[in-house]
Amino acid sequence: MAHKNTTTLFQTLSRLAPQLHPIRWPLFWGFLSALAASGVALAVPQIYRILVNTALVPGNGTGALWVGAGVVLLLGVLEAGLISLRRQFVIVPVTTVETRMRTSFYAHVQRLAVEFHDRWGSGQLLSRAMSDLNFMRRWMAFGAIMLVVTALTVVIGVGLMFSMSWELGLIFLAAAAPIAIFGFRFRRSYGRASRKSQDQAGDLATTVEESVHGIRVLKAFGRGREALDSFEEQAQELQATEIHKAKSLAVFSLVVTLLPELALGAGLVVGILLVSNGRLDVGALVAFFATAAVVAGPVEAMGPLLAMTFAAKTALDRHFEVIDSTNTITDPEHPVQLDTVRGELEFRDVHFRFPDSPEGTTDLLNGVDLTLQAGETMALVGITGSGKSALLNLVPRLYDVSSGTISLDGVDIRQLSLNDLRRHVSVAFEDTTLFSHSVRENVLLGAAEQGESSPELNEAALERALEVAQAGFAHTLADGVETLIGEEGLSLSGGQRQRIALARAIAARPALLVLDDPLSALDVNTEERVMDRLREELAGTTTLIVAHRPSTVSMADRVALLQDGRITAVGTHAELLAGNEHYRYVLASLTEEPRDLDSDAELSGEPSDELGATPLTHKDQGAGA
Ligand SMILES: Nc1ncnc2c1ncn2[C@@H]1O[C@H](COP(=O)(O)OP(=O)(O)OP(=O)(O)O)[C@@H](O)[C@H]1O
Repeated sequence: MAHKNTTTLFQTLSRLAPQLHPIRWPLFWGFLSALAASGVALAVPQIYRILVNTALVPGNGTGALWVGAGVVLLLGVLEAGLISLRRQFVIVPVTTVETRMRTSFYAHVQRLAVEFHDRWGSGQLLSRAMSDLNFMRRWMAFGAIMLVVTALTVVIGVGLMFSMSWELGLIFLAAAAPIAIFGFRFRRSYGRASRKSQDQAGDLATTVEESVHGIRVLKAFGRGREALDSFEEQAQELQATEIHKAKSLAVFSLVVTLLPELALGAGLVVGILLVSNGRLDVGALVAFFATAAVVAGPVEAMGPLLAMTFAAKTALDRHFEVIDSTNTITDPEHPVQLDTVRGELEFRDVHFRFPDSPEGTTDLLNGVDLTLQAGETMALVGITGSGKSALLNLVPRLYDVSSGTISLDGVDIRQLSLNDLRRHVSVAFEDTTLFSHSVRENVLLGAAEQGESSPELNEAALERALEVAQAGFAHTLADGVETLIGEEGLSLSGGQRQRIALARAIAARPALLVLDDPLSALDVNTEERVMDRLREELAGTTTLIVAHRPSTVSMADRVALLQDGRITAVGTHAELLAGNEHYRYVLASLTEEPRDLDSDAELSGEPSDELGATPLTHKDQGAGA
């Protein structure tokens, strides 16, 4: 995912200020320690100067020599202590900032609408949450401080060199001009390359994530070789970018190392001439070169430190691209509170198109009018691709209508807080995501929102939900409802997964249940039992269910037919069957065959064959499911 970012280095880095404000003092002390360490390093040559000028004078004893050597040793120990102190000061504060930024990044990503997640690869988000912030921490703890300290060391060091001999100082400074010009060009090319490599690393992470999720499909279709080839290609592109980065850094480092060395060579010749002319004392010459040796380290470090800073800018740009993404689905300013929800749901002139739909195409939902009475079970039927799932997604506001209104008990759902709305509406999708938790935790995921914290209430909610969803098989798993399922746990069959997801929706005790063909993997008998129990237990719950099988449709109180973006007929199954040709056509195209017959064995207490099966995991779309 390539983004064009036009902010300057300063603009981007200054956005860190609010994060750094609370840790400004530890950072300041860290900076001061590093600066003091550099100061100490620069002081050592001055001792040399005194030592040379006193110890070499005939007649002076060796006392001054020993004192000087002792002072140099002490300064060495002090410098090491100060360097370690810098780390002590900054490590905890910067890791705290990193954790805080990562947590707010995660929270923001959680809040962002499904529409955002449709556009962003998971690897891009993963790399921004992990490696970019990790890089930021290293830059804050080391790069930023050392860049300033290094620059100051160079300035002070060059000043000292000038104070010892302006002629030699000028020679050294002459080398700085090409470095500055080269540094400017390096900044631009390296900045571009580091952006490219960080984006490519994100894309690579997406590829790994997708192939791990889709490993069964890849294996089943024998596409492992192709997947590897395409991964290799992406990895090689990243490698090429990294090589380009390393090469441009190497050239820059060569220039910043070579030019000062050349200047030192020239300075040596001029310095000896100056000493022989009596315009410079030997001590000053020794001190000049010792200072130049101290300054050479920071000058050489400038390249990697600048590179680190540009890469940190890129990391921050990438971070803020996500943080700056606005949430299109938000709470109203003054939410309406529904104390008791009857569950009457009304769609009025609802239009909807996906945000990324091409211009000029007609709306997917093109004026939907539909009313569900409180407590009613309504089946939604239409040909494949007619927009049934899209319509369902509008109810918990996973997407917002493009125009028109959806109201719950007469209140526009956009007037309700998202929390309230999603508490009243539970969703179960055909493609179910179970989390790497126990059955209990997966089922009670929605119940937690209801504030059911007492263990007894939770236990009752769990048992009821499992029973209604005909998911009693959970008790026969190795550790019963404590068995770990989901991506890192036991793999369940498609039908088992669907029933756990349905139990999750039921446990939330919603006023409105939105089911997107969640029984497709069940055999007809189990489906009938689930529907019967749903009717009994959730008598007061309004249910909107997308059905792909005539058996499901026939169990609904009424059926709505979605055709060309509108509801063209509403009635009982029998009424529509008798009087609507399109309905008969749609029904004829629906399959009566269950896709996963795994329930009868469970009912007889036999372990299911599919228990060991390893179905694909799917990307869930959100609330409640
Ligand atoms: N995130 C999306 N962005 C853009 N278009 C989408 C998106 N999701 C679905 N679509 C398109 O919208 C149309 C309706 O999809 P939807 O899933 O609502 O149909 P459906 O009636 O539920 O189909 P099915 O019965 O096959 O499940 C399809 O053409 C689909 O390609």
